[in-house]
Amino acid sequence: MKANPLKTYTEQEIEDRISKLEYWDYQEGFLVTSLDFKNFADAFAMMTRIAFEAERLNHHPDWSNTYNNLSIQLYTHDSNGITDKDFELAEQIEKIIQG
Ligand SMILES: C[C@H](O)[C@H](O)[C@H]1CNC2=NC(N)=NC(=O)C2=N1
Repeated sequence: MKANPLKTYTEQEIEDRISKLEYWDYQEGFLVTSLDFKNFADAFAMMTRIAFEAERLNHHPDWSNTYNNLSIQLYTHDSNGITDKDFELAEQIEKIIQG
C-alpha cells in the first residue's frame, strides 16, 4: 500500500513554490484553498472535474463542500508531508479554476 514514500518538501520550499500559485496557501501542514461558487450545482460540477483529475494523478484531495463552498486540503498521506504530488494536483486544480 505505502510504496516508496516521496521526498517531502521543507516549509521554506513549500512557501517558495506556493507563492507562484494564485489560489493556494500553506496552512498547518496542508496546501489549502477555499472556493465560492454561485450555487451548489457549480460547486459540485467543479468537484466532479477535480475528482477525474485526482484519479488521473492517483492523488486525492481532502475536501469538504457546504452548499456553494468547496474547501480543499492537499497532503501526501503515504509520506506524511507535502510532496510533488500535492503541487501537481494543486497546479492542475488551479488550471481548471482559471479555465
Ligand atoms: C495506493 C495509492 O497509490 C495510494 O494510496 C495513494 C492514493 N491517493 C493518495 N492521495 C493522497 N492525498 N495521499 C496519498 O498518500 C495517496 N496515496
